[in-house]
Amino acid sequence: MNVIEIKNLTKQYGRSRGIIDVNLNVEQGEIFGFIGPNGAGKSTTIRTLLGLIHPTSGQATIFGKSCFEHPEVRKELGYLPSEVFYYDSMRVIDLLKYSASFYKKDCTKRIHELAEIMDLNLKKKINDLSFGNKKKVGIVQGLLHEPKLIILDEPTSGLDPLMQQKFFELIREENKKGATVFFSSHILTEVQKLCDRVAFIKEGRIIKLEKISTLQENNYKRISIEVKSKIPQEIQHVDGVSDFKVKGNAVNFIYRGNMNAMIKIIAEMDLANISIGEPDLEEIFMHYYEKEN
Ligand SMILES: Nc1ncnc2c1ncn2[C@@H]1O[C@H](COP(=O)(O)OP(=O)(O)OP(=O)(O)O)[C@@H](O)[C@H]1O
Repeated sequence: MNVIEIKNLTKQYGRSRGIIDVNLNVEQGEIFGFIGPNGAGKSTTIRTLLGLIHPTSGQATIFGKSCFEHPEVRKELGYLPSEVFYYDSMRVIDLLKYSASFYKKDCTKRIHELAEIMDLNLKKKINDLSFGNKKKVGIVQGLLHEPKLIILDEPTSGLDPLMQQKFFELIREENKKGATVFFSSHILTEVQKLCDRVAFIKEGRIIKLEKISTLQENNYKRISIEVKSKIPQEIQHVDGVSDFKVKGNAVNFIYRGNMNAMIKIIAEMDLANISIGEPDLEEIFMHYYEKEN
């Protein structure tokens, strides 16, 4: 079953582009990554999906329902916006209790558990919190009612690495308990760690939608070679070679193709050193983005 369905979704802000013809489905139980550079259209997609802004055309549903027509659907989900704004003079606990009052269950125990995990002082006033601590308030606020769907828009900005780690563990646990997660980010390594599938968005359009495991197993190799004589420049014209960089007697590039063919070419060289490894997702991602240009 699809928890999120987005069909031909377009949002124009006057004359400027928001998103164009976005299509994607998020299946129940998966952690789905939504990746793209600043201004690509991640927040616009999420806000349109949540019914916070009207689409120019197309549809978006959560649990089969449009958030515009069925605002009650929002009670089933936890949303962490990319920027959080609060009434500064409130205490954290009061704000969280107020948020919890929108749901039909007692969330007190979960608020305290989440605050403990995220190392958040519930007694402080929002005013006195740093940017990262305000983000933690947003995280607790988004998760306190144990939602079936968690939508996170750039959730880790402002969190230190230790907190990011704890946050990822928390999201994994929620996912194990059955929550579906939709996670937007411009940081590939975190998407790589957490997500099952990922959609790449660029200039308002989805340019690639793939399983993380496929991206990692797609036979891209990062090859670094050091030779005793001159680097044969013709390698860069071999089919499947990209990101070709020469530095003195060393060269490194990404290769996607028949390994036997490449090894035969390399075997002709007077090697000083060689390494063949997996490129990280960042490199594969850049490859897709460059190809689109
Ligand atoms: N309220 C608005 N009015 C006009 N243009 C907007 C508005 N909100 C977003 N845009 C434009 O829509 C495009 C997509 O923006 P969006 O905020 O969705 O991107 P994003 O991928 O979430 O980026 P970021 O990570 O920087 O928030 C951008 O070109 C942006 O300038």
